[in-house]
Amino acid sequence: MTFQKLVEFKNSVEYEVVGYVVGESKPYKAEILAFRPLAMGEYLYMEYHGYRVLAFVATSITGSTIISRDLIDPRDVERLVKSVRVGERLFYHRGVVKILGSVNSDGYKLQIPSIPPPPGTEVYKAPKTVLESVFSPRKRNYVGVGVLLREPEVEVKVNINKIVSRHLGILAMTGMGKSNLVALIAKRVEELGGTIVIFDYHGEYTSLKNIVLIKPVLDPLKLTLDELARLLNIPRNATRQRMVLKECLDSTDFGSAKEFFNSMKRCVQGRIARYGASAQKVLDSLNVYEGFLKKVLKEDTGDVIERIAIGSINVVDLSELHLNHADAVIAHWLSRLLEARKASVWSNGEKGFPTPLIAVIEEAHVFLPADDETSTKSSASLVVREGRKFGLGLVVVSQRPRGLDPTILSQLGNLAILRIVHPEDQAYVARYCEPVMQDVMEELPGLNVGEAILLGEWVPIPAAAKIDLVSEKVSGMDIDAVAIWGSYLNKK
Ligand SMILES: Nc1ncnc2c1ncn2[C@@H]1O[C@H](COP(=O)(O)OP(=O)(O)OP(=O)(O)O)[C@@H](O)[C@H]1O
Repeated sequence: MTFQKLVEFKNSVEYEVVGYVVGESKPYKAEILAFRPLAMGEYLYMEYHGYRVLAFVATSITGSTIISRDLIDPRDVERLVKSVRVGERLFYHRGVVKILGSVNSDGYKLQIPSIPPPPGTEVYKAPKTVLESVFSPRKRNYVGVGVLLREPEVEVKVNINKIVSRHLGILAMTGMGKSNLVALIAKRVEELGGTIVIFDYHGEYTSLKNIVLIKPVLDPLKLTLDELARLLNIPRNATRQRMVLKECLDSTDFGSAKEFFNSMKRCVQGRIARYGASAQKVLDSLNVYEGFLKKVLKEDTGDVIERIAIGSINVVDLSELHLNHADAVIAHWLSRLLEARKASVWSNGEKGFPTPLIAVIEEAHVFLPADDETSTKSSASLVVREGRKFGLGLVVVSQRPRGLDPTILSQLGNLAILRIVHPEDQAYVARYCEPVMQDVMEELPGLNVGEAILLGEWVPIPAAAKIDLVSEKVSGMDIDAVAIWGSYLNKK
C-alpha cells in the first residue's frame, strides 16, 4: 500500500479505531482493550515498527469490574445499571488476537513480523480493500467457497492445488455442513475441469448435478490378500487363515473371474488336511459371504481406474454395503488410484491415470480409526505420505475427530473446522493446529451451521467463513418428521 493509499484508507469510511494493544504481546499474539465487543473471527489492522499487520480475533471477552461476580444481590446490579451516567462505561471489552502477518506493498504476501506490537498501538477494523486482496485472489487455482463471516461482502477463495498437494480434513459435528462443503468443493473442481472421486457411504451425493454414479463392484482377480480377507471378515491377526487365503490366491489358476468362488473353495478345501480348523473357517466364510459378495465382486468389471470419468464428479455408491465391505472397496480404489498416478508420472502420461485428482473419504473416524487397523487406513496412509508427489489429494471428513488416526490427521495440510462442541474433539483437533489457533478451538461451539474456520495452505491466512449452500444437494437435510406423519395419515 502506498503512503497516498494509506492516507485514503485512513480517511475512508472503513477506517474505525477499535481499541488498543495492552499488556504483554508476542510477535504472533496480542491482547486488545476495545471500545466495543469484538466478534470472534473479525479481522483487525495495526501499524507498528513499519509493519502493516492483519490480525484475527481468536477470543472475545466482555466483563465488568463494577458488576463483578462478587455481588450477591441482583438489586445491587439494578441500582448500578440505573445509576450509570451518560457516556460512563460499565463494561470492558477485551480480545486476544492472532497476528496473521504483515501486509507488504507487492500483493499482500503475509509474513509474521519479528517484533510484537507495543502496548498502546492503535487497532483498526481491517479495511475491505485489504481483506479482498488477501482472501479473494484473482488466480485460476483459487475458487470461491463462501464469504468472510464478519465481512460478508468479501469473498473467500481457496487454493484447489493445495488440496491436491497437501490434503484436507473437514471436521465438525453431525449436521453442521461437512457434506455441503464436500459438494461445493466437488462442484468447483468439476468447473475447473478436474476430477474428484467421492466414496459415498450414505448415498448423500446422488442428487448433485452432472455426477457419474459408480457401482462399488470390484474384479475379484484384482484384489489384494488384505482386501479379500476384509471382504471375508477374516481378522488381521488370524495368520493361519490368511496363510490359506494367500496360498490359494497365489496358486490358483482362476481361468475366468466367473470361476473365482468355485476355484477358491476347491483350493481351500484341499488345504483342510494341512491347516485344519483354519482352512475350514476360510471355507465357511467363502460359503457364508458368497451370496452377498457376488454383489461386490463381479467378473470382468475391469480396473476401477477405467470407470472414472475425467473432469467429472465421480460418486462411488457404498450405501448398500456393510462396513467391512465398504472398507475393502475404498482401500482397493485408493491403492489403485495411487498406483495409477505413479504410473502416469513415471511414464510421462503414457500409462496410468493421466490427470491429478482428489479422493474423498466420509465417516473417516470409521475407515481411518485411531484405535483399529482397517484396509482403508493402510492405503490412505500411503496416499497422505506420497500423494503430493503424484497428484492425488485426499479429503478426510469426520464428525468424530478424536476417533481419527493421529498420523493421518497430522499429515493433513489443510483443515475446515465447522461447529464442534465436544471438548475432547476440540482438544484433539487443537493438537494438530498451530499453537495460537488453539484459542480459536474454544470458540468453535459458537459457530452456526455452515460457518467454518479454514486453516492451512489452501487459504492465504486463516479464514472464518460462511460457506455457500449447495441448494441442489437435498439429502442430508433434517427430516421434517411431523409433516411426514401428518401427510401420511391424511393420504390414508
Ligand atoms: N453453508 C451452509 N449454509 C446454510 N445451510 C447449510 C450449510 N451447510 C449445511 N447447511 C444445512 O445443514 C444441513 C446439514 O448439512 P450437511 O449434510 O452438509 O451436514 P453434515 O455435517 O455433513 O451432516 P452429517 O454428519 O449428518 O452428514 C443441510 O441440509 C443444510 O440445510
